Amino acid sequence: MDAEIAPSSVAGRVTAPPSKSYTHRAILAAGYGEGETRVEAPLVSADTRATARAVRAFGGGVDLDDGTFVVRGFGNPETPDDVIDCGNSGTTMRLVTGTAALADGLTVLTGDGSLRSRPHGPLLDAIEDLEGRAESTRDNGRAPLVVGGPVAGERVSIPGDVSSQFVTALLMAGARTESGLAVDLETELKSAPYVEITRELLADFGVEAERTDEGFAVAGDQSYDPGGSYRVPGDFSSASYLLAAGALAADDGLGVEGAYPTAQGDTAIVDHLERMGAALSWDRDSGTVSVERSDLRGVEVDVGDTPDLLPTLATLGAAADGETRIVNAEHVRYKETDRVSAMADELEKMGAAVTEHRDSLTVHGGDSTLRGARVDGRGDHRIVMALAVAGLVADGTTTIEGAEHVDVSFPDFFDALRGIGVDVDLD
Ligand SMILES: O=C(O)C1=C[C@@H](OP(=O)(O)O)[C@@H](O)[C@H](O)C1
Ligand SMILES: C=C(OP(=O)(O)O)C(=O)O
Repeated sequence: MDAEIAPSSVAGRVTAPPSKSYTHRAILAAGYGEGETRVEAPLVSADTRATARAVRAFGGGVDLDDGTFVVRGFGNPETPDDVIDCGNSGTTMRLVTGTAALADGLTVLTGDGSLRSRPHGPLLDAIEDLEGRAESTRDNGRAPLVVGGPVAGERVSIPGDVSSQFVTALLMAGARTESGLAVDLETELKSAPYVEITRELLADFGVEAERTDEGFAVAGDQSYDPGGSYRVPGDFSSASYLLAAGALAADDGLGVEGAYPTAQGDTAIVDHLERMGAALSWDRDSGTVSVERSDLRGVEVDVGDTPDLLPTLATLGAAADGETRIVNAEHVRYKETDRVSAMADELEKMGAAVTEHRDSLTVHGGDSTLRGARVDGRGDHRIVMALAVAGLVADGTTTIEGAEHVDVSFPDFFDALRGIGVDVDLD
């Protein structure tokens, strides 16, 4: 599907969708439980449905009841009857690999072409170090994966610079081992706030995981029990597109709701926009960020903790005056697509001047006025959404190919844009 975006101004109020990261974790945590849990206000999207499929495959139940996921826990995972298809979702594949390492038999995990190109090697090595079985069928650290357990052992070490999801997987599964698990980091942890999201959610499910001098640790034999229900907060990564749209095109202001403080690192978008010169205020009690169109200037932003903000920041940089340097970004290349190179190439098609390095992206804004073009969403929801925001301030119409991929994290994205006044044509 193509999305055609005409230059538009935005106004009014819009609600950020529920958090993808919390929804995945809540469905799986409820799966690790014994009884029934209502996961309220969840994100219902292609990726979170993949985690629901996995919970069913391990012997649990997941039903959607009037916008609530009702999850029946599997407790200890059964060996699945069939292959688990994780679709496009890295979070599902990594977190569920941890679950498979608790089962007696073998689990086979696969996904779409993008997911089968992403790295899982360090997690597979960790499971083998713990006496589980974890193999890549092609012996290249990529899916399809074959994983079995039960794992044994109390301590494992893992590099931190590929994906924080490996640590999340080990902590969530580690709480269900007999001995518990210490996860030592061999290198600095990228995307670290996502492990804080994990710890925050685990605490709500009555499971304790702690930071240690070497990394993290979780005691064994813990029960997952949120007391019947868990409510998912709003998603700041998704909110970043709406806030960027407001900073670029809300002449009379835009209110983005559902933005409550949580452990999400991507709340940093509020600070980045302020540093770029956006007129913005965040009422944390009502969960509303108000933003209005402002003349933006380029800044340097470190995305070591917040890889998912790179596409949004690249678009903002292209519309800002001066240079925006997005640094500490190598891990952003291991996502649904190589987002450093994707944003460089696609923004260049729109007339921006962009310099790409292995670990950073520099966008030279100002003189290079964006112009409408046909651009490729690269089968990646965040590239599609960031380019749609660029289209608001481009000269002429921007056509984004593969617009349907917003289904991964923000299925109502184009309806949300229409609701705030954007001229969108989908076909
Ligand atoms: O744990 C999570 O929910 C996520 C962790 C991050 O990935 P990495 O830890 O692989 O950087 C992030 O990019 C992804 O969108 C969601
Ligand atoms: C990288 C992402 O998710 P995942 O790793 O779950 O595919 C994302 O949503 O940007």
